[in-house]
Amino acid sequence: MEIFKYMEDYDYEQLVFCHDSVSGLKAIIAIHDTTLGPALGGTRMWTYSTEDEAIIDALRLARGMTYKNAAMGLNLGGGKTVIIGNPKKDKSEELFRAFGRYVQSLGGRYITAEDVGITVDDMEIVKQETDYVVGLRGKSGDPSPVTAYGVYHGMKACAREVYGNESLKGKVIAVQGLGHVGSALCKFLYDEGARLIVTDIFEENVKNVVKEFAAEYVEPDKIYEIKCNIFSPCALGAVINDITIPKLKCDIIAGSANNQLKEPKHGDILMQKGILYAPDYVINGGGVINVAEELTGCYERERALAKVSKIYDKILKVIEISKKENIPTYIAADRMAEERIEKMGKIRSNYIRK
Ligand SMILES: NC(=O)C1=CN([C@@H]2O[C@H](COP(=O)(O)OP(=O)(O)OC[C@H]3O[C@@H](n4cnc5c(N)ncnc54)[C@H](O)[C@@H]3O)[C@@H](O)[C@H]2O)C=CC1
Ligand SMILES: O=C(O)CCC(=O)C(=O)O
Repeated sequence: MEIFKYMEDYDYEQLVFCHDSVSGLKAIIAIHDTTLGPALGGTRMWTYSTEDEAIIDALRLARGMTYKNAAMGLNLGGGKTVIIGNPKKDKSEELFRAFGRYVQSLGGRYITAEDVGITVDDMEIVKQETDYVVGLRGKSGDPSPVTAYGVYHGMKACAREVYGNESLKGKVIAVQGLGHVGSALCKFLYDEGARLIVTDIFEENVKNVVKEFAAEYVEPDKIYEIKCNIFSPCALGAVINDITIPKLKCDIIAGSANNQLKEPKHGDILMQKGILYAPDYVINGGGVINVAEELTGCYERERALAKVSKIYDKILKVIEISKKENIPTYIAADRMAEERIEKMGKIRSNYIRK
């Protein structure tokens, strides 16, 4: 792939390739934009089929973090890491320590945390080599339950828009991916009286959710065609695409997965079909709000949750812009984030003697 062309097209700052022969580490740290502050974004460990696929994932996820951090009102830029490997087989102390040393070498330009395939335990090892890691034990911990809390509030805002009432009681919700976020989300939905239809590629994850939350299981490729009120993608990205859109029978798409739209045009098609799409980086910003609280030096769960519940208002704001300007919600969200980056960028360019 033409890496510099891609970086130029989307205005990336830095791409770091990290290799260590002792541990077998192959990691890519992408820093998209640091106008608002140091780049913060989690680390994903995944079995990519090609190196290009891993590079593209790191770049797309990093850019998403720039928009997410801006939309969440944080003074943070956007970055992300991918580690190429199987999270079930390839983890070791040396791998995460080698990675931690690369994060440290960036001197605080990039701060890392958990993402798919990574746990708090892994980040505890990374911490041995770097000061620039959040989501730690005894501090903010695993961001996933808080991400789920934000998704839950965002879903309620969508329900208010579509059904005139924010209650999710009796609503049929199809959840794709029952990992850290998806399973926590199912608990909020079950407690409110929603009917859950779920799927995952790991049987163990399915078993727990089906048992605890009276959920119905469907095969992974069947989840798109479920007739439901809300489809909630909580696995990987690009699941809203040319193949899946014709199958969808939902009123709302609201889930935690990053980069849900395969291409921007898919957001346009959803609007034409009358499906309300809650932009991924707005509805799933709870995790980053939570880990960013750790940077204040005195993490308080209640304060973090209060901020995260405001995702409800942010989703309503995006819907308002979308209706007023007659544009898809993903563009409305981009405008909201870009406006903040531009204004803050200008304000912060004023000279102040330190
Ligand atoms: N953990 C967090 O706080 C945040 C997570 N996200 C995003 O939310 C999504 C889920 O994150 P986590 O729950 O942390 O990851 P996770 O790794 O704990 O869970 C992902 C789940 O998706 C399942 N999965 C993968 N491919 C699938 C498929 N084709 N069909 C059905 N299930 C499939 C996996 O088996 C796994 O159980 C990711 O896209 C992540 O980037 C976004 C913001 C914060
Ligand atoms: O929630 C996290 O783990 C940190 C932020 C992040 O990587 C994300 O929101 O995707």
